[in-house]
Amino acid sequence: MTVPVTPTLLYLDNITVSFDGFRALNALSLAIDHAEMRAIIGPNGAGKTTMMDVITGKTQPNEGTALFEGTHDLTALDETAIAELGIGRKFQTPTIFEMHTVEDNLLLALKNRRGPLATLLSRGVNQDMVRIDALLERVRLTAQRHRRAGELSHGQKQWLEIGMLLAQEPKLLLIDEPAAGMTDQETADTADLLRDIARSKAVIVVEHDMTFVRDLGVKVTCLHEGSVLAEGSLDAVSANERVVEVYLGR
Ligand SMILES: Nc1ncnc2c1ncn2[C@@H]1O[C@H](COP(=O)(O)OP(=O)(O)OP(=O)(O)O)[C@@H](O)[C@H]1O
Repeated sequence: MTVPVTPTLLYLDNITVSFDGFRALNALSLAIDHAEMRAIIGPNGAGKTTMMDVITGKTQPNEGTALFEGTHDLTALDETAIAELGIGRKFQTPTIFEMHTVEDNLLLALKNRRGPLATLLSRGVNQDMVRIDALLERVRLTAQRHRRAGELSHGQKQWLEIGMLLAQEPKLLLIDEPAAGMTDQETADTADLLRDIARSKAVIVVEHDMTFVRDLGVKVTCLHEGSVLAEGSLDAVSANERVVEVYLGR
C-alpha cells in the first residue's frame, strides 16, 4: 500500500451541531490518520451518533470544518457523494438480505459498487469470485458461503455486513457498537477482525463494551456533551477523573 504524504485522513475542527439551540456537538475536534483505528466512547447523549452523522453527510453542522483526505469538504457533500469518496458506515442492526446466500449478499455489494453500466460491461465473473473468496476469508465466513444469511448467528450477520462494506472498498469505516449482543467469543473475534481491517483502512468504532475496546488496543476518544473529554490509551482515558465521573464510574 502506498502511504499518502499527509497522515490525516479525516479532520474535524470546531464542529458544532445545534438542535433547537441544544448543542449535540459543541466545538468538536478530531483527527484520524490513514489506516488508524480509533475507539469512541462516552455516555448516552455524548454526541457519538451525531458525529458519525456529520461525517457521513446525514447531518449538516452549524459550524466547523470537516475535511476528508485534506481536500474534500464533507459539509458541502451529500450522503451519496460521501459514500463514493470511500466512507462506509455500519449501523448496529445489520442490513443484509436474509433470504439470499452469504455469497450472493457479497456479490450484490460488489455490483452495487460498480453500478449497473459497469456490471453490464463487466466480463469479470471469475474476478468477482476471486474477490468474494478473499472477502469470505477476511470476515471468517468461508464455511458459511452457501448458507442463507438469515440462518447465520448474530455475530456472523455482523461480519457479513462488514464484508459487504469492504466490498465497496472504503478508505474509512464507521462502525456502531459491533459487539452489542455478541457472545464473548464473537466479541473477541470481532476485535481481531477489526484489527486486521485497520492494517489497511481507517476505522472508527463507537462502543460501550470496555472489554472489547481493550481488545482493540487502540487510541480512545471519550466524548461528553458534544466535545472531546479525554483522548489517549484506554488506560490513560480510564484513569481520567472526569471520564470516571461522567461515564465509567456509573
Ligand atoms: N434530531 C435530533 N433532534 C434533537 N435532538 C437530537 C437529535 N439527534 C440527537 N439529539 C440529541 O443530541 C444529543 C446527542 O445525541 P447522540 O445520539 O449523538 O448521542 P450518542 O453519544 O450517540 O448517545 P448513545 O450512546 O445513546 O447512542 C442527545 O441529547 C440527543 O437527544
